[in-house]
Amino acid sequence: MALQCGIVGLPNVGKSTLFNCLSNAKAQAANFPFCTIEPNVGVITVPDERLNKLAELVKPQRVVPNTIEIVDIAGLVKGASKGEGLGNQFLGNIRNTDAIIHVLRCFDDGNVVHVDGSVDPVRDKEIIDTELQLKDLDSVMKRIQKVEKQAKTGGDKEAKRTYEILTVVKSHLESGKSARTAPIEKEDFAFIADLSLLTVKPILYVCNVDEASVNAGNAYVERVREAVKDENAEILVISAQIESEIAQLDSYEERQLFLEDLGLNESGVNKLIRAAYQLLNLATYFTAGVQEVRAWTIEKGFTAPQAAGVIHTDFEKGFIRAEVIKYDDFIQYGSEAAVKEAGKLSVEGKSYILQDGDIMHFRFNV
Ligand SMILES: Nc1ncnc2c1ncn2[C@@H]1O[C@H](COP(=O)(O)OP(=O)(O)OP(=O)(O)O)[C@@H](O)[C@H]1O
Ligand SMILES: [Mg+2]
Repeated sequence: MALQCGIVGLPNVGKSTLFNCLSNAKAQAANFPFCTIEPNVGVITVPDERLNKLAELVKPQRVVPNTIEIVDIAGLVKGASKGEGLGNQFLGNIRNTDAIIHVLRCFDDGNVVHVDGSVDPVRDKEIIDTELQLKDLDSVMKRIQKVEKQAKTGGDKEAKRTYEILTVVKSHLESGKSARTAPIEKEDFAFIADLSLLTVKPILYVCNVDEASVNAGNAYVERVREAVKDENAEILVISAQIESEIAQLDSYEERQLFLEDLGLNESGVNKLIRAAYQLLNLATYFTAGVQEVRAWTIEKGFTAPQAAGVIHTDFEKGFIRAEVIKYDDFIQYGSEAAVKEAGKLSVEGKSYILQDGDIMHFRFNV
């Protein structure tokens, strides 16, 4: 299950710079707009302190962390929804992603070109939002045309409901808002899921700042905060420039020292990866054997057989039961055997819903 986060924003705001820090890749990042055309895809590991702690106890041959995919997408400009600046292609790249990281330029630097001539992250955000919303409006109108007749004539309840929901989403988009905040019930989004609307995708904002602003932020960041306060979206303050300097340091110790000097306890990249993982609505469970201690990615709310299916479809089909150890218990008792001894291992059936951090052992037959 390789879920994807797309990095989106205007040209030349630092998307590829950030992508390279995230993925250790060498995508071209340079001081001119439209440096990126083809999307860069990187597989990145999700840092998880729990995995390291488990590995210390079990001492396995191999430790395998979770991964997600990050896609560095070309910069969008005004008119993208009408095809401007290869807009259709770039919007198509966004459509394939599961969540959006929207990078906003919040640094002054006369040497770095801004496509609109001045630094104004709120205006920039609105430019991108508008293009995505216009594209979505297109999709919604087309769908409305398709279902309208059916909804208004026959007794097709589903078509009626879909039509109602589409109408609400349409006027929401027309008022300059994104579909994710449309005033419909959570379960109503299922009726429009197959449209893969761009503005339904969960979003987080990265304010790309200069070195002096990594801790306290700056006036640009404050304006972004104010502008998105009703969106219930996370804002991360990161300096892509500093992150790339950190990424060039060889050892863990050097990187820690550099971070300490800046008054940070963690790199922006780490924070961003964790936030992206949250954004995708994912949870983690572990398997802990002497061969391999491993983190597995599931969607929140997965049942035990569904979670087993992530390892192998046979595990799901032939699922018998699951043995579950809570992470804290494993750490407290130090081994599976000791956990068992203490009576803290529970045996669960098909309806068990996994909790983030569960350590699982599946019993199945094929
Ligand atoms: N926080 C920052 N402070 C100063 N300069 C920065 C910062 N972040 C990025 N830059 C510089 O901005 C320029 C553009 O960066 P980058 O190529 O990553 O942008 P992009 O968003 O990927 O652009 P495009 O849409 O053209 O692909 C680079 O010269 C980079 O070094
Ligand atoms: Mg780029």
